[in-house]
Amino acid sequence: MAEKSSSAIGSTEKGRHYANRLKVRGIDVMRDPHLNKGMGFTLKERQIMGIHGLLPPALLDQDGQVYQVMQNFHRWENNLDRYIYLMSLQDRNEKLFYRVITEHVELMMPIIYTPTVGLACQKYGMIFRKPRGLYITIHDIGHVYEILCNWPVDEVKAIVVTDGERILGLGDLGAYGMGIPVGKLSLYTALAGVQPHTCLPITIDVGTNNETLLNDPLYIGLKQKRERGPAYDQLIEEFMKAVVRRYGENVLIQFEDFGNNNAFRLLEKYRNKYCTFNDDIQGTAAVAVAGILASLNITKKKLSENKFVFQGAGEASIGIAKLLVMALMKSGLSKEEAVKRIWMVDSKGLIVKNRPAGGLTDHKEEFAQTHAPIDKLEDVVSTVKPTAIIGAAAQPQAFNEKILTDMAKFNERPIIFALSNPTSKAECTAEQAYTITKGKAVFASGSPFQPVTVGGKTFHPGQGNNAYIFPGIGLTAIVCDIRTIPEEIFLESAEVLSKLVEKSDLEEGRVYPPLSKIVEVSTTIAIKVAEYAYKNNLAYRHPKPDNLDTFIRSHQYSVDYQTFEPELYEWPGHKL
Ligand SMILES: NC(=O)C1=CN([C@@H]2O[C@H](COP(=O)(O)OP(=O)(O)OC[C@H]3O[C@@H](n4cnc5c(N)ncnc54)[C@H](OP(=O)(O)O)[C@@H]3O)[C@@H](O)[C@H]2O)C=CC1
Ligand SMILES: CC(=O)C(=O)O
Ligand SMILES: [Mg+2]
Repeated sequence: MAEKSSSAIGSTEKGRHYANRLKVRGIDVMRDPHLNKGMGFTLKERQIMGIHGLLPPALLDQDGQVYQVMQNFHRWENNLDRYIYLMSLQDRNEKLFYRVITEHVELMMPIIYTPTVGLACQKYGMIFRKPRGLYITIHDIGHVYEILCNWPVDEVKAIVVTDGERILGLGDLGAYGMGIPVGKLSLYTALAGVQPHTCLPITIDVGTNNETLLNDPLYIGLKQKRERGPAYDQLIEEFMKAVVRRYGENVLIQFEDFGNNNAFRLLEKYRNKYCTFNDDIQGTAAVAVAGILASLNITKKKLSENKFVFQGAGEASIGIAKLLVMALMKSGLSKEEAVKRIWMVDSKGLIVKNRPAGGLTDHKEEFAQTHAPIDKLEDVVSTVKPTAIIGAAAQPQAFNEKILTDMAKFNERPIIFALSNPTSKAECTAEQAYTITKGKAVFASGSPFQPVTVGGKTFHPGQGNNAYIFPGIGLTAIVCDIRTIPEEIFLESAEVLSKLVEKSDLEEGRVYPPLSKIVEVSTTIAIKVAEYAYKNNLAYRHPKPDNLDTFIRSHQYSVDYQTFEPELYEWPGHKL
C-alpha cells in the first residue's frame, strides 16, 4: 500500500490491517473510519472504489480538512460539545482525527483527556452516540472468550481496562467510566503512534454503588450494586486468560481507574504472569518521580536532601513513594534512610506506626513513621517542614494558604505537585501556588493550568500526568514483545523523561517538557525503554533490531491519508 511520508508521527506504516488487498467498496469505504478520507478521495480513487458521485465534486485535501475541523472546533461554546464533536470525528475519519490531535496537541489534550474526559464520563449516557470498546459484565462469567471473539479485530495489541470504580478523582462512575479507556487509548495512538486498530478499550461492569447512576434513566451499565465477592475475582481471572487465548501472551493489559481495594492486589497477582501494569500506581509514579528529578535542577538540591509529604496514601501516592524509594536507593541511601524521607497523610491523618486510628494496610505500613499521630495536613507540614508536597487524594484545596505560605517559608524553592484530577479536584490552582509563594513554587498539576504571571515573571506549570509515560512504554512493550513489565522500566522512563526537560523549560518553571513536544517525548521514551529492555533481556522480539530508533519509528502510525491504487482491488479471481 503506497503512503505519503510526511507524517507527524512516523512515516513507514504499511497498513498491515488492510494489508494489500481491500474487500470494501462503495459506500462502505466511506462508512469505515479506518479508510474514510471524506472529500480527500481523489477522482481516481472515487472511481476505483465505487464512490464516484457519492461525494461533492470538489477535492478537499487533508490540510483543508484539518482547517475545516478547527473552524468547527472553535465554533463550539463549551468543551463537552468539543469532546462530542471530536468523538464523532474519530468515528467518521480516524486519520483526520489523529492528525488534528497531534497537530494541536496542547489544545486537544484537555478535551479528549483530563479534565473534559471526566465531565464526559459523568454525562456518558447523555452524550452516548455510538458504542466504542467492549463491555464485559459480571453476568458474562463463563463466556468472556466468546465476547472477546465478537470484537471484529484479530490483531489486538493493547487493552486498557477499567471497572469504573475510581474514575479520576470523581469516584465510582460504573460503566460511564468507559470514557477513560477510550481516551487513554487515543493517547496511545496520538502520542506514541500505536496502530489504532490494535487498541481495545474494555469496561468490566460489575455494577456500581453510585446511587445517582442507579437512578439515572440514561445509565448505560448494569443497574445493580457492585459485586464484591469471589465472583469479581473469578471474572477478572477469566478475563485475563481469555485475553491471552484470543490475542496471545504479549498483548498489553493496562489497568486503569480501578478502586484502591482491587488495584494493588490485582497488580500483585498478575504483574509477573502477564504483560500488564497499573497506570495509576506505576505510570503515575514514573511521571511524578520524573518531575521531582527535574525539579532538582531548580532547587539545586540532591534528591537525598529532600523530605516529601504526601496528601493521600492510595494508588498514586503509594506508587510514587515506592518508586521514589528506588530512586533514593539508586542515589546511595539505604531503604531505611529512603523511607524516612517520606511522610504520608491519608483520610485518618499522618501515617505513623501503631496509629490509634488504624487503617494501615501493608502498603501504608511500609511508610509508617515513628512519630506521634497528627490529624491535619497543615500540622504535618509545619512539623515535618518538607521540601516537597505531593497531593493525590482528590481533596480540592487541600493545599491551603497556610500550607503554601509555610512551604515558601521553609524552602527557597518549594516543590508543590497538585496531581489530583480533574481540575476541580486539584489540591490548589497554579495561580494559588505561584501567587501565595510569591513565585517560589516549583509547581506541577495532574490537569492543565494556564501560565501565571507573578512579579513580572510568567510561570508555565507542568502537567504531571501519566500521559507522559504510558504511551511510550506501551508502544515498546508491543513492538519489542515484552512479556512482563518490571518496576525498573518505570524508573528508567522517569529518568529519561526528566532528562528531556531543557534549560529553557526550567527557566519558565516547567519540570516537564511542554505538551507541544509530548509526541516526540513519548517516542524517545519508547526508544530508551526498548534499549533498556534488550539490555536486560526483557524483550522477546529477536533478533534485536540493529537500530532501535528506526525500528520503533517504523512501527508508528501515520496520520497521513493512504493512497488507494487499483491493484488493491485486484487479486486472483477478482478483477475490477
Ligand atoms: N496526575 C496523574 O497522573 C494521576 C492523578 N491521579 C489522581 O490522584 C487522585 C487519587 O487517586 P488514587 O491514589 O488512585 O486514589 P485512591 O482511592 O487509591 O487513594 C486516595 C487516597 O486519598 C486519601 N484521602 C481521602 N480523603 C483524604 C483526606 N481528607 N485527607 C487525606 N487523604 C485523604 C485516601 O485515604 P484512605 O487510604 O484513608 O482512604 C487514599 O489514601 C485522583 O484525583 C486521581 O485522579 C491518579 C493517578 C494519576
Ligand atoms: C491521570 C489518571 O490516570 C488519573 O487521574 O486517574
Ligand atoms: Mg487513571
